[in-house]
Amino acid sequence: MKEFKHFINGEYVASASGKTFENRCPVDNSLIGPVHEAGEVEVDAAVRAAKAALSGPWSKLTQAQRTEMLNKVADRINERFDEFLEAECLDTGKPRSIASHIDIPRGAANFKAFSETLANHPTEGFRMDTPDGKGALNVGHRTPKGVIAVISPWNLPLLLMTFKVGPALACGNTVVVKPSEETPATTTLLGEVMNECGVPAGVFNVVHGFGPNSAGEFLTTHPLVNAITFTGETRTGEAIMRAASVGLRNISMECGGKNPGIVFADCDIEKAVEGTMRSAFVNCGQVCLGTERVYVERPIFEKFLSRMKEEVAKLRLGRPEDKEANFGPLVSLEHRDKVKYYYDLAREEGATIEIGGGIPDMGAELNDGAWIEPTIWTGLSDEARVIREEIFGPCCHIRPFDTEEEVIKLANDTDYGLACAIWTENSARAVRVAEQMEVGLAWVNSWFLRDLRTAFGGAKQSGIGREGGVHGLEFYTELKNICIKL
Ligand SMILES: NC(=O)c1ccc[n+]([C@@H]2O[C@H](COP(=O)([O-])OP(=O)(O)OC[C@H]3O[C@@H](n4cnc5c(N)ncnc54)[C@H](O)[C@@H]3O)[C@@H](O)[C@H]2O)c1
Ligand SMILES: O=C/C=C/C=C(\O)C(=O)O
Repeated sequence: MKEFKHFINGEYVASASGKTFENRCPVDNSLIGPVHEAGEVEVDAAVRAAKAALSGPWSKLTQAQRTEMLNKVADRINERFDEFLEAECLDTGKPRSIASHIDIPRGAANFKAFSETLANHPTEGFRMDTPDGKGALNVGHRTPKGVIAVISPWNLPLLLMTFKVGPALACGNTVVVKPSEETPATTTLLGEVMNECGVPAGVFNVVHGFGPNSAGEFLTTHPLVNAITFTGETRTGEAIMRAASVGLRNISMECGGKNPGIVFADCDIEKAVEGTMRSAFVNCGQVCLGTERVYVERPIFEKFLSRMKEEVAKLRLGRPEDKEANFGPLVSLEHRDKVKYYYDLAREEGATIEIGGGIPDMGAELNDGAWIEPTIWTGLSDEARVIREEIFGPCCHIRPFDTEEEVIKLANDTDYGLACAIWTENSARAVRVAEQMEVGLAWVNSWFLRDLRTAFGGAKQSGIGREGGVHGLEFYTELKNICIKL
């Protein structure tokens, strides 16, 4: 049986209290092993280790040396690919075919991309005139922000955690990570990799536990934490902002979504079906960028809906190691209760259930797992809660529209503003619509196509700030202006 300890100052440590909680696999609810729950003592030790490491050997490395070290981390993740894959699939239940294409490769890439971005980023400089005619030079100088708290969710555990740890370390900070209580494994394993690659003790720390009155709260309220980067639900983001307000600490927030897909009649319908299928159902619908509201131009509505139903019927539910399976369980029984609640609510709110809508019979071996049917609804009102609230499950509502103006209004009629996907072969229309969408990420004829040099983040209640590429620099560094009188 596995056991998940904290990783503090380069060593795996148990909780002084002896308190643990269970990590279970959502495929069949089997026990993976106990996870140590951090109390204030462990969180304090981790933050102090991170603080001390800021002035240790880590701070003496040149940027090139840091880059080399982080490239090694990426290479080592790839060398230990199968272990990361196994750990991620046990924690989440997701098919290996998905984790081996998305989660683990991106976990490695996140360490390479940001070092390279940083290495190629110019420094700001302004020459100014002065009354004595001699002038002055202003030069921007960036220093690490300090100790960064990283609070991450369970849906793409390694990918989303390293999307923050990569740039944080590339900028010379130290981190304390609090992974989701549902998915402690890959973050814990990363500690070993850090040691193997010579990352100094205290630079990367991990504490396990829950949010309120547990590791999450203890970490975000710790006065020695200089900034907090968070991915998770909008309501959790609000609690973390309140914690960060004490001491005026900076935050970066990547939160929930209720993302629209917009399918115009002039699209390549097979491309649109393939992309919408992925955006609604990959990772069992547990992707913040996923499409839960699909708007289809009326002339192709029936055809699109029937093609989607055909494709949903072909999804293969199964264990991670099943090579034919492309659809796993939800992350936990608790999350399944939430998604099932919305499935029942959809019925009450008058939805037509086009396909799915329930809990599948997976047979005796798997019936204790967190399985749920992929589901398509039609016929809901635009005011239905199922249309307005983030479900984070494998489901979408498909609704016809008649005009471009109408669909822009419908798509934007939400508190969220993370992403959208627009399907049309008319590029002028694509750009016109994309420019009017109130989102941080607009995809045209694609979805979740990621260039790590680009800005990533959400509008409205989907987040605050942008990470990715040079944008992370604003958050992960302190920019000082040095004014030199000539
Ligand atoms: N915008 C994005 O990039 C993005 C990416 C992935 C997931 N998400 C969002 O994440 C959500 C699903 O993930 P989740 O259920 O793990 O989110 P969550 O908000 O429940 O938990 C996220 C993390 O916050 C911690 N936490 C909870 N309460 C806390 C508190 N009071 N103080 C400090 N930490 C606390 C949790 O333990 C966990 O580690 C969805 O809403 C999804 O849209 C957003
Ligand atoms: O579930 C949300 C997915 C987020 C993806 C990223 O943060 C990324 O691709 O960098």
